[in-house]
Amino acid sequence: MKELIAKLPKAELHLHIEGSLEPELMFALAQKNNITLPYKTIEEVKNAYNFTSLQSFLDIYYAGANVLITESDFFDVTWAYLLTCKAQNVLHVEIFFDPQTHTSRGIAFETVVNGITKALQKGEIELGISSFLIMCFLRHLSEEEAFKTLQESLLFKDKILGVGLDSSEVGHPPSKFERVFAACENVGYKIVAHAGEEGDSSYIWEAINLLHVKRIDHGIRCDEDATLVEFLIEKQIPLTVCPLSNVKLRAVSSMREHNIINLLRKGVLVTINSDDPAYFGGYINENYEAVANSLHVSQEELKLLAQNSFKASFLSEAQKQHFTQMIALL
Ligand SMILES: Nc1ncnc2[nH]cnc12
Ligand SMILES: [Zn+2]
Repeated sequence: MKELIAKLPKAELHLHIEGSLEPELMFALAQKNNITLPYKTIEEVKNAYNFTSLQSFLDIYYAGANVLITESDFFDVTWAYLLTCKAQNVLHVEIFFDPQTHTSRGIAFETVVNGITKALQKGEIELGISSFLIMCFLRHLSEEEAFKTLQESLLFKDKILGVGLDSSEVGHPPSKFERVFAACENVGYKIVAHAGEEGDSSYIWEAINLLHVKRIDHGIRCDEDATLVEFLIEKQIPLTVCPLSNVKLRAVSSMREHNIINLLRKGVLVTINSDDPAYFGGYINENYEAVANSLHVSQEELKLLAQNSFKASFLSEAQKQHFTQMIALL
């Protein structure tokens, strides 16, 4: 299984670049930028990564992102992630970044986008990894702040393919951002949103009906509503599922209880992703392995999951076909 997972060509569609900041790089950047971290050693950092909920993670994740100051910092974190992608046979990535996490600290939007984009361009040339960039609005902030971020992003529209919605879900439903996403759609951004991670299935319906998402990030609570599951199957709306994240943040009680393979067998277009790999103990291959080890997955199902990752991407139909056939021939 491990061997098959390693050699499968894969796409990653749910990855927060700030969540790929490994403790070693966090310490190096903190030292360079003269920032005091609430930890003395890497061991202490790792011990702090003991989460009980999404919010308990987000508090630590936003604090970690404080070490990212200059364009080269954003380049370094992105480049480190791409090197891991190369090592794990990830051929295409669609990565999230949270501009407000940085602009609220006085870091220019331009610094963030340019650092990430330069690494993505180098990744395409030197590693052969294609990529798209998706900016997320922080849903715990206001509609007005999201509109301001949308406005700022327009200068960099050639570098940003889409918009998403992340951060604290419960209490901040998609409806809060209906008007912002309508404006995003108008300017041609592709739309995705985190929904049904901790929030109930109504958050998924709202993301579909009010925000017009092309895919749902997480979406694991869809199975509370049989009509919704039928709808996802009929419309082939993809779910970007993050198994290790769901267990670490206690959205599911254990990997054996995870519904990803049940959903796959019903015909839902599910994909496997790493979310915030530096915090949750694994990149994409470790997520595939955790699912394979706990849920009796066949080799054909693993291949289907990898094919789904390309089908659910924003690549062209011809590129999707190319990758799915490549996997079929393995
Ligand atoms: N799993 C997650 N859910 C919501 N917001 C996030 N930001 C980073 N990771 C996230
Ligand atoms: Zn996420």
